[in-house]
Amino acid sequence: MPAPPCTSCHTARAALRRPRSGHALCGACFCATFEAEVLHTVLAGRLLPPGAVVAVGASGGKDSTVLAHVLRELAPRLDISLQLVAVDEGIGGYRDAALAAVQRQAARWELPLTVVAYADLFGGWTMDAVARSTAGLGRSRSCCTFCGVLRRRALEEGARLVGATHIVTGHNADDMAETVLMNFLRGDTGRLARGGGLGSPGEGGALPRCRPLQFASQKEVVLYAHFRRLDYFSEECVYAPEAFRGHARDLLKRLEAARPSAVLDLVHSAERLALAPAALPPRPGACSRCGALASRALCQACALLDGLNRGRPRLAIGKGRRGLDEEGPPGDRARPPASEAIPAF
Ligand SMILES: Nc1ncnc2c1ncn2[C@@H]1O[C@H](COP(=O)(O)OP(=O)(O)OP(=O)(O)O)[C@@H](O)[C@H]1O
Repeated sequence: MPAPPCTSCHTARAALRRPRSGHALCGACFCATFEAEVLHTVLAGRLLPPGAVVAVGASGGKDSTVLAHVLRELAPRLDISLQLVAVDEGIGGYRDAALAAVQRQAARWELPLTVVAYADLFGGWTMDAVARSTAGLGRSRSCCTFCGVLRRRALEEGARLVGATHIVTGHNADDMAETVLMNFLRGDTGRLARGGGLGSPGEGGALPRCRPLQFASQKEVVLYAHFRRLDYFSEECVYAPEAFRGHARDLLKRLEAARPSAVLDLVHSAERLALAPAALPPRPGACSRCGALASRALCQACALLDGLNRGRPRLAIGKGRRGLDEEGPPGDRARPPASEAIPAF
């Protein structure tokens, strides 16, 4: 049976059915709609003001590849300029190949690229060295804890290096919903209080961060990359954890099968969540070493590096176990194969 006509242009044949709305669209109309929706997210949330110098956290993976491509399309309308910033965590056999993808993207799209390396920023520590040092702490899980905290710091440093005024990352709606669900299941009111909204406004001198793909489903991110023929790196990190996040992902998949809007509804719920005053976490202070926001004497990055340098990584993780496990915004985890979402027609 031939594919139905595109419900937008009514001329081309539809190439996909949008997973949530069910609309049948051709590839060109789908991509235009996807870009318009990201534009709406940025404008409605006032995420990137005119004149912003935007550092795109570029991992070479599908999400940041799509984000960089879409923002490049939208840059003239938004009046922003883009810088790709890639973090080399020092993960042999993984990050090198991902960085090669980022280098190809930068060359093809004529975007400036800066690579910052953990080894240079963190006194010689690479993730491979951290992994050796933390072996026995529940390898993959503690690796991802370290990596998430250090990457956040590294991205901030890279963005400052290129004179960026804002940082964007490629977290999508599925990433966000998993995080919200995990925070609920762990009763982590501190993260719930910080986890909604489209990013952080740049407290404590940090650059403002946002996630323009926060309302885009993972399937549609993959579809966009497919129709725009984007070249990205899709292998899983060698330290990808067998983490709690996997349970949240499985649960969400089942919920989504029963109620297709479950992922977005969860993201919106977290955005609008208001905690009772008694449940609000204490206002963070400044890290006594680097001045970054910290809820203890040292911020998470300085505490982890301190533990590593003293040969006692367990201390840094153990002290704040609840606070540091599977840290921060979504990331650092096993992914389903991207091919799952290739068009139906
Ligand atoms: N090594 C890195 N260098 C720069 N930015 C990164 C790096 N790793 C992750 N990021 C940023 O953090 C976002 C979320 O990272 P995560 O590890 O969850 O990967 P992901 O959801 O698979 O995204 P992607 O498909 O872009 O790799 C990425 O989209 C990217 O913007």
